[in-house]
Amino acid sequence: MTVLVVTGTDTDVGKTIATAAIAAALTAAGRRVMVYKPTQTGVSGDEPGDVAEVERLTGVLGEDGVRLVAPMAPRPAGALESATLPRLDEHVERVTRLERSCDVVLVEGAGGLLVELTECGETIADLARAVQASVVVVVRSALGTLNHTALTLEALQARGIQPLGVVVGSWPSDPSTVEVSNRETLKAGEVPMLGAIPAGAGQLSRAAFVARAPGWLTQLPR
Ligand SMILES: Nc1ncnc2c1ncn2[C@@H]1O[C@H](COP(=O)(O)OP(=O)(O)OP(=O)(O)O)[C@@H](O)[C@H]1O
Ligand SMILES: C[C@H](N)[C@H](N)CCCCCC(=O)O
Ligand SMILES: [Mg+2]
Repeated sequence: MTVLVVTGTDTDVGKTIATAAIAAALTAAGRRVMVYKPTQTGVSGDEPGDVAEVERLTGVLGEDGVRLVAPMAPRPAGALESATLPRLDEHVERVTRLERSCDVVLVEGAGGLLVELTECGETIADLARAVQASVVVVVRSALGTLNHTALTLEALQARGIQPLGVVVGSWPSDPSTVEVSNRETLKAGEVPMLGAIPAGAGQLSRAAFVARAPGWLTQLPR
């Protein structure tokens, strides 16, 4: 496995924190990791985006494909500032270049699986297929996640992608009965449950984050 795409059931599900946890766990296992964010929206100037957040938490470096100001999906955000989004083959080229200088490239999409990343409407699923990536799906713990998770897994499978596993992006310290049941239900599903990131993990110091992250991801392939 050299490219791992981190997608999710929605925006704000904890993909970035999960990406950081995966980066830390792989680094702890001796792998050299880099991160790529094909389309980073909601940033102006050199404002930190998700790649900077992963670096802050783990020290793992990476790069953005394109940075856009509006905090919205890449195509409308690009249209607002008359920017041309990178083509799919340009993303493939960048991932391939990063792959040459490390062991694993983590690629974090924008929002959920079917958000369009290019002018032609290709998605992170198309990029995953193009670079033969493994795909991790980050999900919420709360009510509604069973449907969102099933839709995302079905959409992956319909595109010929067998997901590597599911990660709960933010697991509360005091989970409700519904959340405990959701986690059990997801665990019993056909796609492996790779782990859960404790709520508040994003506020940890880098030292604490990298020390704890390997313990959150019990089944991550090394
Ligand atoms: N385990 C966690 N611990 C602390 N904060 C978290 C955790 N998971 C998510 N958050 C917070 O929730 C918000 C959304 O998380 P995150 O930025 O990782 O979402 P995302 O899925 O990457 O969204 P996007 O589509 O914008 O990339 C952030 O403010 C983040 O700090
Ligand atoms: C700005 C935000 N945080 C994300 N980076 C972009 C999320 C796009 C979601 C689009 C959608 O599904 O409607
Ligand atoms: Mg993110």
